[in-house]
Amino acid sequence: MASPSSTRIDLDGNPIKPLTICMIGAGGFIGSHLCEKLMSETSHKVLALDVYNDKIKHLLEPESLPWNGRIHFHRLNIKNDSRLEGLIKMADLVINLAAICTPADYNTRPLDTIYSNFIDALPVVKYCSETNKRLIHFSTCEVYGKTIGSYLPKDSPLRQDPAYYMLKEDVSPCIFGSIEKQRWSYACAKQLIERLVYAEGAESGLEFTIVRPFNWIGPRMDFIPGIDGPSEGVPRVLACFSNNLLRGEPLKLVDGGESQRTFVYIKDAIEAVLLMIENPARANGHIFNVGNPNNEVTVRQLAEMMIQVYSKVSGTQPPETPTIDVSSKEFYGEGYDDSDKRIPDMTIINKQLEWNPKTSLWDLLESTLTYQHRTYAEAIKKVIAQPIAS
Ligand SMILES: NC(=O)c1ccc[n+]([C@@H]2O[C@H](COP(=O)([O-])OP(=O)(O)OC[C@H]3O[C@@H](n4cnc5c(N)ncnc54)[C@H](O)[C@@H]3O)[C@@H](O)[C@H]2O)c1
Ligand SMILES: O=C(O)[C@H]1O[C@H](OP(=O)(O)OP(=O)(O)OC[C@H]2O[C@@H](n3ccc(=O)[nH]c3=O)[C@H](O)[C@@H]2O)[C@H](O)[C@@H](O)[C@@H]1O
Repeated sequence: MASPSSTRIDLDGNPIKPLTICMIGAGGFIGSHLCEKLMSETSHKVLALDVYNDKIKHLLEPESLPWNGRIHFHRLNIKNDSRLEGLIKMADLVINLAAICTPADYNTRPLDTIYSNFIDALPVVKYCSETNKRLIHFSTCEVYGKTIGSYLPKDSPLRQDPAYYMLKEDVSPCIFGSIEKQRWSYACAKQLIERLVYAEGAESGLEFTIVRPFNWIGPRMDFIPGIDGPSEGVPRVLACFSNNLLRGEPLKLVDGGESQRTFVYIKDAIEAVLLMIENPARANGHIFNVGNPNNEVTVRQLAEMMIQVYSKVSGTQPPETPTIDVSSKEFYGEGYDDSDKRIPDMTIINKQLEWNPKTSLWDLLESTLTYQHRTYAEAIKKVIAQPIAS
């Protein structure tokens, strides 16, 4: 680990001056890892804004921590807090991570999803533009929607041609389902805020970078239902499957688990974000895919691998019935739809930031499931042992 006191050098050999970063949504999964990285390896200061701080508590207390004074938490909701503008003014750089970003919400709370991902982000873009602050805005790979190939006949050989599935920032179209498929409320809101940020860059000179994460996973992602989140809550797939494994239940495969995803280890992805922070001349004006094209699996294959890895790290036997199929309507309700396949093209991030992911899916699952087991297994045992109230 590099010492925060040693001078950091950018990709062009220039020294990097310490920044004050206003990080909105700093208390979430990505924010917590980014704060950790900034505190342990750089001299940058963080104004950490969020409604919650449970995932960054270890960075805030006790006061004897080596980065004491470089991270300050501000508990606020950006929907309705006048302190936002002042905090943005105090910063050199703004990073906006705040969002509703769990698919179970997109079709059941579409209004909250659209407000959170578009309306609530508007003042952030406006203040950055008005006060000439650089903005790194977190979008999503979901803006690509479905692949062109998904509309070809199942047996078409063109489906094997990357031109029909590879997702490129400057070329690929955004393909969403019909309006009653409310799953796309999130992707559509994210697309519109991307267009707004881009237009502010073109018309008002806003210095911006847009990040499109492709399924970043690792410790502290979402919550385990009934332990550190609502019992009936539905987190993203890593936490859903972790919860099933911890409880010894079958893993639920939505619509047969045929959808494909590429998963990248959060720690690899955070390296890419740090490069963006510290190389503005190379990152400004760009949209970056950040993912690991080598880690592609179907959701069924992910489940099978997680079952194997969990058995290894926990020393327990896999459940007797390892997986069960459920329909998307049963699991998510009316209006769900899915991205069929997500492989990031890496040309732009390779060229601009010389970044490549390192960690294989097996290795990242091994470290993540070791964390899940250590963090939650005892708590789950206690909950299971409790008599059910009659
Ligand atoms: N994790 C991924 O792989 C992934 C993939 C694609 C896109 N993204 C995007 O990255 C960003 C961060 O994702 P994450 O996985 O860390 O999610 P997360 O839910 O863990 O973090 C989001 C944080 O924003 C906070 N927040 C939401 N609304 C707020 C508000 N009104 N005021 C203050 N704070 C608010 C939440 O409390 C939460 O701590 C999101 O914009 C998401 O759309 C993430
Ligand atoms: O992480 C990302 O890059 C983006 O994708 C996610 O979308 P998605 O990948 O569909 O979300 P997951 O909940 O992780 O689901 C992945 C797949 O697993 C399936 N799934 C999920 C949960 C489960 O228990 N079983 C199951 O089969 C889903 O139907 C879907 O096909 C979310 O939209 C965002 O967090 C983010 O923008």
